[in-house]
Parts: sequence; structure tokens; C-alpha cells
Amino acid sequence: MKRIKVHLDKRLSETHEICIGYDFQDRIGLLIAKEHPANRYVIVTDSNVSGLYGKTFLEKLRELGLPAELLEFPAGEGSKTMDTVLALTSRLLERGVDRHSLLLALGGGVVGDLTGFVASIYMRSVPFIQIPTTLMAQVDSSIGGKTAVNLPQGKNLLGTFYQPKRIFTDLKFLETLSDDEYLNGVAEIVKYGVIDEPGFFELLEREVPAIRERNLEVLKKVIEQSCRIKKGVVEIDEQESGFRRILNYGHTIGHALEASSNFTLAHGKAVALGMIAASGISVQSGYLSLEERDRIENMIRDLGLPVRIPESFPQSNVLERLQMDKKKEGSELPFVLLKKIGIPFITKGVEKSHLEKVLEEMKA
Ligand SMILES: NC(=O)c1ccc[n+]([C@@H]2O[C@H](COP(=O)([O-])OP(=O)(O)OC[C@H]3O[C@@H](n4cnc5c(N)ncnc54)[C@H](O)[C@@H]3O)[C@@H](O)[C@H]2O)c1
Ligand SMILES: O=C(O)C(=O)C[C@@H](O)[C@H](O)[C@H](O)COP(=O)(O)O
Ligand SMILES: [Zn+2]
Repeated sequence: MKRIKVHLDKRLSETHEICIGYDFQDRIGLLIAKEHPANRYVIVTDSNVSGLYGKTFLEKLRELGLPAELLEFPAGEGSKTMDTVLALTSRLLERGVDRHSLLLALGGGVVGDLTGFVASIYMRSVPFIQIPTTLMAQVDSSIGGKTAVNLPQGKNLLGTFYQPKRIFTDLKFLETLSDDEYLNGVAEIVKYGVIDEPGFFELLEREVPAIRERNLEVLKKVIEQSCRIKKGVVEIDEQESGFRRILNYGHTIGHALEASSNFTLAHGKAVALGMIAASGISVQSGYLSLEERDRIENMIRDLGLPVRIPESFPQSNVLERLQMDKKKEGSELPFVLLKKIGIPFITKGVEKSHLEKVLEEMKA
């Protein structure tokens, strides 16, 4: 197990660590018992992860003498709502959970975002730990302290910045993850390749077959590097006053697609499409070469992610959803564009005609 430190501004939150390795689930309970004393431990998980890992993890904590319990909610993005927040908080109250208790988010990004949000507001905050079980959560959502729920109008419209006390990332969890859910996490890894050093993008290009085969040695390298890239960005700009926005590459259109599908299009797939769209706008605006745009699209296609927007997403609907983006500044909608692979930048807004042309070209 490796330990990667996340150093944050002391005024806002404490430094914590990502413990990353393969097959150390037994040690997670032990480390929690030794290093995170609490009067109650509440595992928060979803209905799929509960059966796969939640109940055995609960037993392990109890075997260590910890007063532990488990709360679950229905799996899926549809649960990332205020209704689930209210249901979870009333169950926490019924069970006497207080500020000396610890929440354990065991699951994918939905579990992590929801549990983090609840932890940040319940009794004006209780501590929580992230135990990510999807690739998406291991490389992205467990790191950085963004918590959120969706509103019918748009993605992640309610949320907080609230850091976990620790992150336990065990790659063994990924062995039960479906190929489809695995691919959603791969999309965010491509994002790091595009916004960070070109060497990482080139490594991903070389390793496309190994990534598709879920080769463990390659995954170890790629997941660790992704965690290092994300934590590096968050350390510079924890609360997204500027630089952290580069992590939103592909997300402006991605979020609009998710909302216009009523959150049935998965986040990773939406981001894959959004990255191609943002690269296309970068070409239209004269910043990025067509050759580099094509390298991005080819990699996304070769990895098995979508590259065309299905007919069920009319352009007018997507444009309407973009107006609900929380990053909007007056009438301008900032975008993360590219000068090159590895050189992202933030624009105040983009030409509507460029946006429309790119969305038209991406139609299936
Ligand atoms: N906070 C952030 O910085 C951040 C970053 C990226 C994504 N997100 C959010 O994360 C969410 C998407 O996360 P996700 O892709 O993990 O989706 P998810 O949490 O819905 O998990 C996907 C599916 O995999 C199942 N699952 C989880 N772990 C499993 C395992 N080990 N084996 C088998 N099945 C398993 C879940 O039950 C679910 O059905 C979105 O809401 C997105 O907005 C947040
Ligand atoms: O951590 C960040 O910052 C990100 O933007 C990571 C994204 O992958 C993630 O999807 C995030 O939830 C998007 O946040 P939002 O503020 O654009 O809703
Ligand atoms: Zn994302």
C-alpha cells in the first residue's frame, strides 16, 4: 500500500492521505480502528455495493469491536438528490449519530458525492472517509472534496467543498465492476492525459489495448498517476477559484448532456462526448490543430467510449441545459479549451456558432 499526501490550505482543512494498493481490504478496518476513533461508524453505500462489500465490511468493523452500522440507498445517479439526503439524514438521527461519529463512503462517485454532502451539512459537519469502489471514484470523485447532488434543472447544482479525512483506494474492488462502468472511469483518465503532461497522453495511447483488457500492472500505474495529477491540481486551488477549472475539461457539454437525458446518460460517457466537443470548439476557435483533436477522438473511440451524440439529444435541448451551468458568468459560459494536448486554458465564453457547428458535426 502506497501513501500519497494531499496537502491543503491549513485554514480550510487538514492534510490527508490517499492509501492506494491492491487487496488490502482487511487492513482498511484496522487502520480505521487505530487511527480514526469515533463513537459510531456508519458505512454509507448503495444497493449494489452493499451486497458485494458493504455487509462483509460491516462484519469486519464489528469483529474489531467497533460500533458500526450500515445505511444503503438505491444504486444509480437517480439517487443523487435532496430526497436521498433527507432520507439518509433522518436515518442518521434515528440511530443517534452525532459529531463524534464517522461516516464511511463505500462505493462509486454517487455514494462519495452524496455521503460527502451529508457529512458536510449534518449537524454542521461530521468527519467522513472515502472508500472508492469504481474506477471513476478511485481516479477522480474521491479526491478533492467536491460534494454534490443534482437538481432536475442541472447537474451538481447543490453542493459543498468538504474534504475526507482519508481515502482508501483498493484496486481489488474493480474486479467486480462491469466493463461499462469501468469505461466511465477511463473517460476521466483520458481527461488527465489531455490536460496534464503530453507524456501521460502518449502512455495512454500506447496502452489502449492493456487498458481495455484491464491489465493490472498498467492500471496500477495509470490510476496512481491520475490520483497524483488530480491531487496536484486540488492542492493549488482547492475551492476552484481558477486553476482547478481545468478538471472541468469536457464537463460543460458533458453535464448538459447528462441533464438533458434526465441523468440516464452516465457521467463518464457524457464527459467523453464533452471532451470531443471541447476539442472541436478549440479547433473552430483557431487554438488546437485538427491533428491533435483527431488524436483525442481516436483514443476515446479506441477505448470503447462513445464519440457521437445520439439522436435522442436534440441540440436545442443541450443548448438550453448549458444555460443552467453553475459556472455561467452573466451571459457568458466559461469553457476549458486546448491549445495543445497538455495545454488547457479557460475561456470566458465561446462563439455560439462554433458550439452549434461542433454539436451538429457530432450527431450520430
Ligand atoms: N466529486 C467529484 O469530484 C466527482 C468527480 C467525478 C465524478 N463525480 C460524480 O460521480 C458520479 C459517477 O460515479 P460512478 O461512475 O462511480 O457511478 P456510480 O457511483 O453510480 O457507480 C456506478 C455503478 O457501479 C456500481 N458499483 C460500484 N462499485 C462497484 C464494484 N466494485 N463492483 C460492481 N459494481 C459496483 C454501483 O452500484 C453503480 O451501479 C457522478 O454523479 C459524477 O458527477 C464526482
Ligand atoms: O474535481 C473537480 O474539480 C472536477 O471538476 C472533477 C470532475 O470530474 C467532476 O465531475 C466534478 O464533480 C465536476 O464538478 P462541477 O463543479 O463541474 O459540478
Ligand atoms: Zn467528472
